[in-house]
Amino acid sequence: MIEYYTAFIILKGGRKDQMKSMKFFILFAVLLFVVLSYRTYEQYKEISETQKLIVLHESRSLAEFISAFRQTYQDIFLREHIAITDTSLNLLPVKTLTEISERFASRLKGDVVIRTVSDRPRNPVNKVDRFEAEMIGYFKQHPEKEYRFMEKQGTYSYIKPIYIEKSCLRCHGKREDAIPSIRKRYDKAYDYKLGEIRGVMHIKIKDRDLFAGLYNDFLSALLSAIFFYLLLLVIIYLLIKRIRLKEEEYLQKLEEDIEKKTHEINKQKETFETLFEKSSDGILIVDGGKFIECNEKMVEILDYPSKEALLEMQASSLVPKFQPDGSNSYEKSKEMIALAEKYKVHQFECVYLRANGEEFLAEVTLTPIVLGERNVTHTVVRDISDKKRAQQELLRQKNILHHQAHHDALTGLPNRTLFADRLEHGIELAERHAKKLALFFIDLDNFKQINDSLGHHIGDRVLMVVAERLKAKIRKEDTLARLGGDEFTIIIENLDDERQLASFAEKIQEVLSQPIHIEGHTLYTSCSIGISFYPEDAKNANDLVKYADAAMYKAKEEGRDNYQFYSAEMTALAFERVVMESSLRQAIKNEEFVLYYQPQVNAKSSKMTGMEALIRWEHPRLGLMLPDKFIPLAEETGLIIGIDRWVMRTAMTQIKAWYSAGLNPGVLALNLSMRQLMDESFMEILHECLETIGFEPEWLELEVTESQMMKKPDDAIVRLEQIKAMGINIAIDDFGTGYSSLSYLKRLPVSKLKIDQAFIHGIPEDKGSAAIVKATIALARSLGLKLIAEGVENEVQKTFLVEHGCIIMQGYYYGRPMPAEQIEKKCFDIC
Ligand SMILES: Nc1nc2c(ncn2[C@@H]2O[C@@H]3COP(=O)(O)O[C@H]4[C@@H](O)[C@H](n5cnc6c(=O)[nH]c(N)nc65)O[C@@H]4COP(=O)(O)O[C@H]3[C@H]2O)c(=O)[nH]1
Repeated sequence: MIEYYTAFIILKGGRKDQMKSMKFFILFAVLLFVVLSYRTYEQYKEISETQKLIVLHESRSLAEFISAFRQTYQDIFLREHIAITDTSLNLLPVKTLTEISERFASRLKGDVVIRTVSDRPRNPVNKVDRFEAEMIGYFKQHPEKEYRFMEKQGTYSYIKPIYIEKSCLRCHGKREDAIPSIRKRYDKAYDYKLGEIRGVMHIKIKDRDLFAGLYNDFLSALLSAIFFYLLLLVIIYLLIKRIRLKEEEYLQKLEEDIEKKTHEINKQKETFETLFEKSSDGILIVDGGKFIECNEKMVEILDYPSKEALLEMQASSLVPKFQPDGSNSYEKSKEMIALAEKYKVHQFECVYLRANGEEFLAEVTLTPIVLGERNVTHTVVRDISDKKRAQQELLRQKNILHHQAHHDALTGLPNRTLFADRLEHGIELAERHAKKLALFFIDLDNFKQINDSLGHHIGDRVLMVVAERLKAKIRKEDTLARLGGDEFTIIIENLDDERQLASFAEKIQEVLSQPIHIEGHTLYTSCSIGISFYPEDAKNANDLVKYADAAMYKAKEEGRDNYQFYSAEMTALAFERVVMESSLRQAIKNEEFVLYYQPQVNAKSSKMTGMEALIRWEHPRLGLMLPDKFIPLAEETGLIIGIDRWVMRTAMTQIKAWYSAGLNPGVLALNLSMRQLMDESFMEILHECLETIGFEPEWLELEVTESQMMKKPDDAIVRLEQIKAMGINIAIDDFGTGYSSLSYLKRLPVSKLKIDQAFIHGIPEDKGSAAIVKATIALARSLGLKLIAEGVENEVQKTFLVEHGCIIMQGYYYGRPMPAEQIEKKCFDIC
């Protein structure tokens, strides 16, 4: 900027200098002209004077010569007494001189004229002219003057008076005294007195040739002076022009630079103005509490009708009297300005007021600046109320997310992650303060059944009730968490007396055994509790959890609805479960499973109508294992899908083999887990098995347990419809144990009900069982479904069933589950 102003000043100065130098040049030229003119004039005057002197000198010499010549001749005439005759008359000095003068004048072409004249001439030729007459008058008045020398129109006149001398009187005195020949001849020009003016000698010189040399020199000097003058002027002019040209170039460049700079500055100014006006923040320039400038955004933020209206306001009207922290706004602003002055800039948050009195939170940046020569405060105001709201919302969302990440969505209790944290923290505290800590592992005993039979939404409600009841029982400092499913934990910190724990466990059992009323259902639950201690049982969280879990399993094994404190032996039990899971995985790979078949018989004809395939595990160490030992674990871990696929393929291959061998094994009943049924690839595999094995669909009957089916009845119906459409029969296993509603039963695409063996065992003595069996038979009839009873062990049961209309049976009475060769031997022949 400084450079720009310097250039601007130089340009202005340059332009002035150019004008100055031009003026100077003209002045110089005029001055030189005046000097030279004066000098020429002086020279001319000098020459004129010289010329005048020469002419005077020459004229005087000539006049003196002529005077002497005349005197001499005159004296000769007088001395020799030469009479004036016609002949001698021509020798008279006056006459002779007149003639000589004429001839002389004619020779010099009239440039030098010598006249000897009188106002009373005897010869009219010598008559004075007007000028000469004036001269005679002059000399008469000025007798002291010897001559007069004058210049008129380039002609010099030298006039010398001729006085009457003594000798002159002989001819011009008294006539009677005059020489007789004169007297005789002339009758005028007498009576002159001695010293009287007889006439004048007038020498006129007008021939300039005499001074040509002088004038030529003058002229050539004048011409060369003019020439040098002009040359000097031209040189000076060229020099000035050259300097001016350079200057002009320089100034032109300077002008261009200035123009460019001006353009840039204007652009910058425009940019800054735009930045200022269009800034996304409000800007206010404050000079000692007075607003001197603001931008559009400021007007918009504060909601004033115009800039002018805002600028008229007092600083105090833009803020409430007090800030939210209770500080006085005026005091605060003073403090903030002081800080801005100290640190050059200061940013802070402040509540502002809009024109309508609405308060908003602003982020304010104060910067002391110098504007012109004034110290002002540049104030940037950013409305951060939205930002603050968004931040708070974000914080709220974050808190929600944090809460969600650490809490169980259903019950709002801490989840597994938060539980782990709290447990770690609790152990740390217990260690630091030498306190004890107890961990309760609570699992509902019959939750799976409720969930499976009444659906998830009821199950969820049960869990919520359980959570509430547990919450009501714990202290503030204890942590109740839900780890998933029906597993709850309680961390009890600051434990003083372990004996209290038993009563606490009992209280939990009691509260959870209270009936739960949901949607018209009255549900009864119980729980199994495992308890472990810090530091006696374990000193780290992992072990503490593992041991409480093991104790809980022990409680389950002990017949459920009880609590167990951890003991070292329990670890082995838990270990067994882990080992079991891993060996189950190995079993699929190692083909350790075998299939047993149990006949299904028509009690009236005693003929085998089909058989149920039942899996056995030939454990390499533990020997033959029944499905109850591993099927729940397989279902829990999802391994059941692989197992059931193996069973399906193996059994179908066997049955097909029998059919192919010309035997009649009847219908193959296969247990189908819900997980397998709902598996995406199940239908594909089923098709593939039927096709590759060449198995007829009507040879197959799939058994789905009632409780499993009721977990997702709608989904199950869709899938079972597809199966039924293939021509495959579907039977409901364990019928009577679940909570099947009749409406669902009607919609299920099943063709057979299998009465659960629990009811068969009690007949005919157990009235309840007998009533259920009879009701189930009646229900099957009314729905047009086939029936089969399982677990028939004796004749009485068989007779009861036959009497009431259930003809098809399965049970030890007809045969236990047996390997394929055995059933082939025994039953194919018998039945
Ligand atoms: N006390 C008594 N029991 C009798 C009598 N008649 C049959 N049983 C037993 O009752 C169970 C009948 O099978 P289930 O109800 O489908 O119940 C089965 C079935 O739900 C499941 N299971 C067996 N094999 C498979 C399989 O391959 N896949 C699936 N998903 N589950 C299977 O394991 C359960 C138990 O099977 P198992 O131990 O073989 O036990 C069989 C069978 O041995 C009797 O007269 N008295």
